Amino acid sequence: MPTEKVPDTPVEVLVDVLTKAKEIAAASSNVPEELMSHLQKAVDIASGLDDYLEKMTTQESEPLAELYEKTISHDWDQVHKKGETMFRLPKECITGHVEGQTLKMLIHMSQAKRVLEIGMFTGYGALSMAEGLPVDGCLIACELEPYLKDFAQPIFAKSPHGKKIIVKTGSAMETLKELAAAGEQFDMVFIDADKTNYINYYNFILDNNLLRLRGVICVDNSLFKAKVYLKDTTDNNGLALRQFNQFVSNDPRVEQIIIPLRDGISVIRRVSLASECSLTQSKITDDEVFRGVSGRPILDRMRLDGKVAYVTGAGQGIGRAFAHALGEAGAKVAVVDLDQDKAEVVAKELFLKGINAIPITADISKSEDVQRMIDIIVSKWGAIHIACNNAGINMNSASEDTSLEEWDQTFNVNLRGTFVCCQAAGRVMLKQGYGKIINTASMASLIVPHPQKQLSYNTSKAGVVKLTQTLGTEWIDRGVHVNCISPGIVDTPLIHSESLRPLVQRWLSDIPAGRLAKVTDLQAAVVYLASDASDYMTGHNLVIEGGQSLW
Ligand SMILES: C[S@@+](CC[C@H](N)C(=O)[O-])C[C@H]1O[C@@H](n2cnc3c(N)ncnc32)[C@H](O)[C@@H]1O
Repeated sequence: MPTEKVPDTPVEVLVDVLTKAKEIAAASSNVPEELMSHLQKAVDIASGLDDYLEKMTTQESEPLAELYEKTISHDWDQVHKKGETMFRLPKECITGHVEGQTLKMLIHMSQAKRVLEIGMFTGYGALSMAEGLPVDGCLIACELEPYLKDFAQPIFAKSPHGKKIIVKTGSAMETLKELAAAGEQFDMVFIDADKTNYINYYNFILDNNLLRLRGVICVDNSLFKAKVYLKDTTDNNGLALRQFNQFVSNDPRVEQIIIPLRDGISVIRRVSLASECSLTQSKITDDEVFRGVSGRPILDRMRLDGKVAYVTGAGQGIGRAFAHALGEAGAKVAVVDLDQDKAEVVAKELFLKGINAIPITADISKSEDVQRMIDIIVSKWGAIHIACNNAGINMNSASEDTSLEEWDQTFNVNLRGTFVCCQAAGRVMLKQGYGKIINTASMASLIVPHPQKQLSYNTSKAGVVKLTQTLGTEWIDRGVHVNCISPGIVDTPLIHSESLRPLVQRWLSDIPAGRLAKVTDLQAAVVYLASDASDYMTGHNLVIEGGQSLW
């Protein structure tokens, strides 16, 4: 005989109470039709909610569905009777589909990388959250019962996300102490174990800095079947959660909301240390170093949200990597290239990553093309904050054989083209009173790379550095910063051409880092120079060459 389902959430309690009220009313002969109809409507609204949420919430993955089935069909009474678990574990403990997906969504939204779960049960919540973590993310799950670790592991092993989960068995408080002693910190903590200990877990986490600044604590069952607000509550768990919610609500270290989903999920955010500081009369220096410039911590100051950027030569190689980096940091990006197809493909790549991007075809050696590029960007986005003048060419010849044609071509793109871009973008930026120009120079501006012979290239890139220094000092007092990046030898398809491939071994012996540069090695530099974090830098040549210019 199926056992009657015990109402587990405020809505289920409501459905239960309304159904009983409806039955009583139906049994009575003098209940007005209208009251019956209202009661029926109330039952329909309340009883339909969870089903609807189930249906509309994104389907769970196969391993999660399997874990759910395995948990629900397991004979937990029998397991306990056989002494395999210390406590009788009700299968209703499981987090389940809607809450699991909610946790996964919160992980995505907070961009958490390290998560702590207190109370794992069979691992449904743990695996849901692990699915939301990046590949190098990690979730530590605390669970009292060793039996549950063995229960969950085979299904974790079937999921590509299972390897992110580390299960620590034993008392959660002991695990918390170990983690604190090891200096561990988490972006998100999910508390879902013994209710009477919630307050102890919470205080321990905050007092021992287990939660990162800007971290979030999520708490399950914070409405505890409505017992937290019903006056006649007498059971220990209901009272413990009532006290817990009140404590958190009064705690100046945090902000809290309670989402009335299932049995209630509290989301608790640690507020900035600055407000704690004013409360404690300590010797803390309350300045920009402590609070961050304009309240923005260093990584925030590297964000480029709302900024408009362009990158020339963005159809491949370094320029493409720059375009991605600037976009990932928050900027809108005009992807400029001589080759229309390449510009379009890279703009599409950015768009697929949620970055606003437009392709522009332009030859920077033609001033009318450069002006058209600037006009398109300004008419579309109203400003230019970041100008990445990256397009360049390289031809090899012994100096005694270098033709004037080669010299002119190289200079027309590398130096004249860069100047034309700087000037056209600079005019917009000077009017705005703000701008970040980043030119791509080269290690060849410092040393003479060998054995290849590339006089025009080396000389033009040395010119780019002087152009950068001159503009950087001329325009800085009007808010326009001009810097350049000098990459070493970058591993691009060009390097693997028949003529250059034999030189790679030779170059490697000249590079202390022991390898060629990857385009991704240059991305942080362009973001830094484009951001407010580099505001005191101008006319600088940022050399990124694995130490090659020092040998
Ligand atoms: C509500 S269930 C957790 C459900 C789980 N979060 C999920 O996603 O399905 C509570 C779990 O906490 C564990 N637990 C209770 N007290 C604990 C303690 N002091 N330390 C560690 N785990 C504990 C129980 O064994 C149980 O598995």
